[in-house]
Amino acid sequence: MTDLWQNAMDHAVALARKAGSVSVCLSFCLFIGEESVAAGEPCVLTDNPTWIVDPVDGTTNFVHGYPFVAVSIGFAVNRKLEFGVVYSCIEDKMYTARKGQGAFCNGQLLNVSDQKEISQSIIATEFGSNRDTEVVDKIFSSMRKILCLPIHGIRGVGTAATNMCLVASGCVEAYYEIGIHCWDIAAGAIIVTEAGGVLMDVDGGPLDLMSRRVVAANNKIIAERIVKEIDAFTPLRDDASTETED
Ligand SMILES: O=P([O-])([O-])O[C@@H]1[C@@H](O)[C@H](O)[C@@H](O)[C@H](O)[C@@H]1O
Ligand SMILES: [Mg+2]
Repeated sequence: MTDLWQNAMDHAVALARKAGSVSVCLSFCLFIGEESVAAGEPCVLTDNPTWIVDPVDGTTNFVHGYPFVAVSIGFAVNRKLEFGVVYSCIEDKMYTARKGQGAFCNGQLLNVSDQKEISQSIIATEFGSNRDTEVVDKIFSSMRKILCLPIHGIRGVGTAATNMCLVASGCVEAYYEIGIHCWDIAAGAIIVTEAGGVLMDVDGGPLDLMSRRVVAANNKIIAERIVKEIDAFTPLRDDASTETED
């Protein structure tokens, strides 16, 4: 019998390797990756061309055999995303977006939902991995307030990259989370905007890729409505120990 998970892992490894080998060819490119940062490499976004990679987004899902796992590869120049690729391995869905050229899933053009009524919306979010009770209380409090607006429902597939692609696909109106990392959302961010969506911080300001806070929505009306209900907190920034002057 085919080993589904082995196939998924082989895809993830092949994609990550490809990104790595291109990165070696283009030696002027920098690299931010979940594993490289865990190994002590810097996590700093400069104006230089930079790969921002999560080889396995949805690690907990992967470990438990919960069937949503994605490879997430973003590429930024001058701190702006140029393109993003999210491969949802088990679903065999390849999401791609190039700046100014639209977003696609397996070659099909993506468009966000045109819903403007929060009461008719599905919102994606996650419980996250922080088990500090104050943080958990804020997460539950935000969810409770959003659910009781009311909305149609709350969903979350356990990978930030895929949640963002679901916004781009029009399946959910918005996704928000505090505690994600830049490699979880970089590729998804450009996929959302190229599908016609918006990005912002959980306080309504501009998205800061390093702040570990994100709202991705089909439009500003829905995004700003959610922002009003989020009990925001401020995790340690991704670039906290590696901030530079530029
Ligand atoms: O660790 P990992 O599986 O690559 O990434 C995970 C995210 O995609 C997930 O949605 C989020 O809730 C977790 O906090 C974590 O960041
Ligand atoms: Mg991840």
